[in-house]
Amino acid sequence: MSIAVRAIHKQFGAFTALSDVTLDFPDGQLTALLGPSGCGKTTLLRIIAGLEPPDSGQVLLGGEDASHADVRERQVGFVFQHYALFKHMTVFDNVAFGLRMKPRRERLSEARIREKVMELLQLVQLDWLADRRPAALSGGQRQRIALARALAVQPRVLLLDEPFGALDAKVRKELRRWLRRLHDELQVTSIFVTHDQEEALEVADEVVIMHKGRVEQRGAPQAVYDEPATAFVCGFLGHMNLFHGRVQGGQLRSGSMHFALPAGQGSPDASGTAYVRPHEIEIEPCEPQRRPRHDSELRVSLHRAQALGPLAQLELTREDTQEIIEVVMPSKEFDRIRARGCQHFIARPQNSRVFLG
Ligand SMILES: Nc1ncnc2c1ncn2[C@@H]1O[C@H](COP(=O)(O)OP(=O)(O)OP(=O)(O)O)[C@@H](O)[C@H]1O
Repeated sequence: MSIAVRAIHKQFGAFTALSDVTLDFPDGQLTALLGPSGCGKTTLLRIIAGLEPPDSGQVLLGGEDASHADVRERQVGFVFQHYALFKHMTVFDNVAFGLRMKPRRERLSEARIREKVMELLQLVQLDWLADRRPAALSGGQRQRIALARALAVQPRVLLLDEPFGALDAKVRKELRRWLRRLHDELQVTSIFVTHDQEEALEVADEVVIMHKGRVEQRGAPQAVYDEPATAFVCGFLGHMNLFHGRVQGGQLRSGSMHFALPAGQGSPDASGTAYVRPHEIEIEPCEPQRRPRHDSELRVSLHRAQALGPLAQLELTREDTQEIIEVVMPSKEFDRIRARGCQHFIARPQNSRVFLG
């Protein structure tokens, strides 16, 4: 079922948590809400769920106005970061809980509940833990049980608030792949809150990037990564080298470097920043005396290098401003440079995104 929010506004006292948020979450898609702490992700999720009323705006579920429907009527499933399973109940009873709490006329027979719970436990691949209590599960297993419990009542939509936030990096990575596969199988419209950009880009069909209660950009992960619409998105997604400068002669000038401006922009003397990803800078060893031939080149010297598996990370000092830039290259390529004892390089950004102001 599709979810949509229209012109949502939410104020906590004098603080604006959400400002004019309008979004569509298409049927069957997994969307990540991504943004720094405090940007309003959880508040938006709670408003969609019906746990928090907006000050103004609408929530549409399956195209129908659900703004005044209560939590039960909305039929959403939740999984939160610290979702406490009932400690005194077995895994089986935890998953069965929602089914057993249904009004008598909607409730399934105990035999049918048993069948359904076992199906769900198989789906999250933990049927062998049915008789354990939550204390005897790992963090990752608990989150999978929490998901099975949320799915038990056949939610029309699934809302996940940092479901893997408290887990260590390795388990987190396994669980996000697992969640992607599970979603492909079930195709329940799902919204996933995270502040981890890698997680959002890897798992989601679409990402929505939020900042200070507003939507900065939305789109497919690759599209948002390749074409960030704002300086905030650019700086937020992946590591970037920043070249601060001013507009001069129709270009952004940063130290001895020039960057082309975006089409149609560039009032004289405006300030701006060129963003360049570490793997988008090419370096070539050079003699200590050689000057750059073009103003799209920069002289740098090696400050520090670290090879981690297939990639080497280099910190290089700009000789014009003494600032550090970071370059990532294949370790094999770096080994050749190291073998020659090179300390000075010409650096050429291959791709840059310039934002003014
Ligand atoms: N009940 C409340 N009363 C007052 N302020 C609140 C309340 N709930 C949230 N806020 C504030 O609204 C802002 C947005 O909170 P929200 O939990 O939506 O952020 P978030 O993006 O989910 O952050 P995080 O990633 O840290 O969970 C925060 O500054 C928070 O302090």
